[in-house]
Amino acid sequence: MTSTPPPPDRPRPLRTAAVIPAAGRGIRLGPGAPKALRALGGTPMLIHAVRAMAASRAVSLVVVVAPPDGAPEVKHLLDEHSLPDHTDYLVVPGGDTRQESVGLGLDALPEDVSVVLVHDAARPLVPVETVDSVVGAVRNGAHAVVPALPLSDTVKEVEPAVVPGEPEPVLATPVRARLRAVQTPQGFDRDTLVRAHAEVALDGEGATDDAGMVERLGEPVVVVPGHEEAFKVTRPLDLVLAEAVLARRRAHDGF
Ligand SMILES: Nc1ccn([C@@H]2O[C@H](COP(=O)(O)OP(=O)(O)OP(=O)(O)O)[C@@H](O)[C@H]2O)c(=O)n1
Ligand SMILES: C[C@](O)(CO)[C@H](O)COP(=O)(O)O
Repeated sequence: MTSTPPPPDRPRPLRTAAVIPAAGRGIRLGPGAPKALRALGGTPMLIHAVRAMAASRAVSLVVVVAPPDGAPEVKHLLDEHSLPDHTDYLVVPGGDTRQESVGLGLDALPEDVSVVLVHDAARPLVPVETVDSVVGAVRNGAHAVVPALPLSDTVKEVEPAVVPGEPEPVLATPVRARLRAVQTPQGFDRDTLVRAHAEVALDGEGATDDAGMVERLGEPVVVVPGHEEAFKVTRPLDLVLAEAVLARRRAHDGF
């Protein structure tokens, strides 16, 4: 007996998943639990980031990449916090670098996912409008999309000091109007991102974002407007700002 082939014009499913790398230590934030598990407004930063992704009706799966020995704790956290139920949740253990952690998240994606967002757990307050505009740009045909903002500071390229604190010679001043500060979620068609992670070797240099790996493949990457509340919690002052933004939102929403 022969099986019936699928109709040729059936559209490819466009299931969108968000991979959240959350396996970092948070060294720059100072001593304490892994950064993604530290509290913001009394709730772990990771839960804010998961809710921010699941707030988009487009996102039907969230893959959390947990600290290497923290997957059971993260599963427990997801179970005990209320999360939108139009979304499925998976937890996988992460690796030693962000790049490795994202790769492990990609490995866990089911076959029917064709659009992938990669979102730092360390950007807990990204608004849903930013998530939706990244997803929309990928669904409209872009292979790689990054939200970004113009810079307020002038940037200098320098020869980094060998001894920290020594004066550093300036090599160039890039034209600021052409520069953008890149945020997450970054959005990709799945094949492009998987290929970038499989083929781009960074020779110990490390990739600081996923779109940069796609650029190295020679594929186009486009920028959409980011949001000032999508900032990354990296240093202690960022946490102060995040608490203030959250308090303002809660006062506005009346809870
Ligand atoms: N091995 C790693 C390192 C980082 N990340 C994640 O990548 C995101 C961006 O990283 P960053 O803000 O630099 O976090 P940390 O690596 O934790 O920070 P630090 O460099 O200060 O230790 C974070 O959500 C972090 O949890 C990860 O999943 N796996
Ligand atoms: C991915 C990223 O958030 C884009 O700005 C950033 O590059 C991560 O850098 P980190 O310093 O390793 O967190």
